[in-house]
Amino acid sequence: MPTKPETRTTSDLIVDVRDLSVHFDLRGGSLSRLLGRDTGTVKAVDGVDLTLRRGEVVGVVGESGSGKSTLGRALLGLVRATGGSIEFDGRDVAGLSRRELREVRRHIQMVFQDPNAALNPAMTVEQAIGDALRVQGVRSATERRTRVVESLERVGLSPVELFLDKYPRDLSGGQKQRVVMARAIINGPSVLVADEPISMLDMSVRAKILQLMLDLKQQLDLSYVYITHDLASAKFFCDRIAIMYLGRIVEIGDTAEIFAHPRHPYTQALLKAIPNPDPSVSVARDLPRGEIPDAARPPLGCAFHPRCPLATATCGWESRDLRTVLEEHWLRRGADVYAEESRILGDLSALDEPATTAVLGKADPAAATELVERIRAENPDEPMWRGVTSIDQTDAGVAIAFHDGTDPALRRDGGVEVACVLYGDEGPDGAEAGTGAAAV
Ligand SMILES: Nc1ncnc2c1ncn2[C@@H]1O[C@H](COP(=O)(O)OP(=O)(O)OP(=O)(O)O)[C@@H](O)[C@H]1O
Repeated sequence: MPTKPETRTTSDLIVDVRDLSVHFDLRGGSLSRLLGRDTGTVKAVDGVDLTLRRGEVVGVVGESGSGKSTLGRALLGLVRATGGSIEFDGRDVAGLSRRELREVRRHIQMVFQDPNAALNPAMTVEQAIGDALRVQGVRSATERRTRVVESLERVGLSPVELFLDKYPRDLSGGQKQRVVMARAIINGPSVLVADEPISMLDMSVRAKILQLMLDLKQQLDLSYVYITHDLASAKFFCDRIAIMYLGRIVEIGDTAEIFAHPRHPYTQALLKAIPNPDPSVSVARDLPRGEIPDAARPPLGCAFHPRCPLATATCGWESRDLRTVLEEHWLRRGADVYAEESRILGDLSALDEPATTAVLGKADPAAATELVERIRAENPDEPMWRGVTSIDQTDAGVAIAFHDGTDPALRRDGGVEVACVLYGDEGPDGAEAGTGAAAV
């Protein structure tokens, strides 16, 4: 599958994100208490490279908590980057004053998921859309009305007279999202960042709104960053797709290539999770093992390794994975086995501190060593055991040591870039390293 040309030219690129980080410091704040954390840093976006060319639709896809919205908000300067740069049409967004940022926001607009939250219930359609013009300094009420009418016609809300005086409560979900679109395009932007723009709409109107967005793209020469957890809509809508996991892009490339030949095990799992319209075809819907981990305490090595069916010995296995495996073992074996074995291994809370060694069962090291060996023998295919280098009886208990993990960077593999030890020059194929994520 051929990929699009990789050369960056100034005129070609409209958004150029390099090594972007957005870290939230949780120390002591009320949000951290709300989230049950009292210290630490959430790396919501962590070293992301992304480009958007004129006329292109780039999808940012991942589960809840992967950092998609934070990335989108950073593009508009709605959250502050803690590292890296975001260039919009050659200007670094981070270095702009508030006035300059307002000017940039004329050219780059955001469409949010929930049209109810995006529209003020006390404003009519005309007021809501006209307000975006007022903010940009359009003082003439006549000009505002003319442009609001034009904008409503563009988004298919006609005859416009029926809509101008309506309040959000008078409109359907699809109509509300059309009003949001009308407001987003009224100042003639060149980029729209659309954050789950259809996920709160009825199935019947989702395709229509996506089609509207494609029509607007053609008519108004727009480019989109399309943020979604839904690969199926991304397939329909996007030229390229970036798959995000825990603040990082783990795979990026042309949509057709990603669907035809997904490399990263996470991309493969997301693709398997797309519901199949044919009920006779049964596919695994669930992603393997558990939910996306806490971004304030990411797994060692590759962040996806605890859920990865293909994880190798050096993908980052550690103490917390051991705890998960022990708990899964006890869930399978029941309360009596749990009572007996947890007594031998003692308190597991030391395993919560990420480490490549773990010591358990101080009271009876011999019994603890025998028990860990037995648990391993019962389920030898559990991928975590590949990461264990030794299980030794010591005076302090059974000492379990893991390989040091690898945290793979994005590397080119055929038509995509992928961050996984199975690909690129770190992988068994020995393929050549890529030229940098942003050049996809
Ligand atoms: N202001 C904030 N302070 C602290 N942590 C935050 C803040 N905003 C987001 N986060 C955290 O950053 C991580 C990424 O969140 P983000 O909302 O960007 O993910 P997402 O992929 O867009 O998820 P969703 O689809 O649920 O919106 C999460 O762990 C989230 O809890």
